[in-house]
Amino acid sequence: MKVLVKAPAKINLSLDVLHKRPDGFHEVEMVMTTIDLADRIELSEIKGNQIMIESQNRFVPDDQRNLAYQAAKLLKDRFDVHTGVSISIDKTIPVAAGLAGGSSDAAATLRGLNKLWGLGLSIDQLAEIGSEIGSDVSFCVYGGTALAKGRGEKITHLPAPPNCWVILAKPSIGVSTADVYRNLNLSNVSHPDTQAMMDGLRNRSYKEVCGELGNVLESVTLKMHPEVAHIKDQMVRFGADAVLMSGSGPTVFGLVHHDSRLQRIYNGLRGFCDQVFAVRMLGERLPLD
Ligand SMILES: C[C@@](CO)(OP(=O)(O)O)[C@H](O)COP(=O)(O)OP(=O)(O)OC[C@H]1O[C@@H](n2ccc(N)nc2=O)[C@H](O)[C@@H]1O
Ligand SMILES: Nc1ncnc2c1ncn2[C@@H]1O[C@H](COP(=O)(O)OP(=O)(O)O)[C@@H](O)[C@H]1O
Repeated sequence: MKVLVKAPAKINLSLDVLHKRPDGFHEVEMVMTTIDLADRIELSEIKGNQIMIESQNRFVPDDQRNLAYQAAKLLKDRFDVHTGVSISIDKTIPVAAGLAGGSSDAAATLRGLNKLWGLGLSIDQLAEIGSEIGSDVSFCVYGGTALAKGRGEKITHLPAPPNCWVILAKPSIGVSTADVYRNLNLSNVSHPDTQAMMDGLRNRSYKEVCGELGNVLESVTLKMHPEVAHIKDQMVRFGADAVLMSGSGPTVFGLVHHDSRLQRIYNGLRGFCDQVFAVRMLGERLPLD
């Protein structure tokens, strides 16, 4: 038997860090939403008891370092599953980009194996298991739009953002999330207004959402990689309504309301950046089938 699952990327509309915790993680408040840029995961039963990973992307690990592998291993051990599985990852989401590609692959694997192995777990149970794999995995299990607190695993669902385009530009550098958090100096950042962003979503106000974009990690990554600032400037110059770096970066996203501007911004960015995408926000939570 085979199960196909979509693993969509996320962007952080706002990302605040409150303090560093004794366990080394940071206490965060993030407003996140899933976008229509997705990896495709195929889960197939195989003979034996192994977990096999394959992907056409050379940056994706094919062993226990892969977050999808870790998701399968966790379910297998916890629920005493004795069948083998092959996990084939058709990668579209850029790797180490601040778009939670690995976390979303893990989340999709949890959802898909729940079906393939007939485990009957609820979405909340899957999200809780996901939090053991990584801070962003719980959110990715649900998808949609949410406030994420704690180290990212405490999820409150929010209304979908107003309809608009999201333009993404990923410079050809990878960023380590751990490095960015390590270089964050909290005495020297301007914090986004998380409440105002949530109000903007509840009011369905595109203007308010644009006005409240903010990410405390942005200045850290900008210092390490000045080309990210250049992409931000160019996106604004080409006509995006609002621009921000997603997560720990280096991907920059711009919000665009008018279709007519989209092509101009896309073409302008393609002039100097290899990976550019124009997508919609998915907004609503993912169905559990
Ligand atoms: C920054 C964010 C924003 O959505 O995403 P990305 O940029 O990675 O997509 C997340 O907070 C990243 O989530 P995720 O990538 O799942 O992080 P994890 O694997 O759990 O942790 C990687 C490392 O980041 C640091 N970390 C992560 C989360 C957190 N709340 N505090 C931290 O200090 C820790 O050093 C940890 O060892
Ligand atoms: N399924 C996966 N897809 C991509 N990267 C993965 C995956 N599993 C593990 N990784 C590792 O996780 C690191 C971070 O990747 P990713 O999740 O794409 O970035 P980010 O945390 O910035 O959103 C990569 O450098 C890669 O080595």
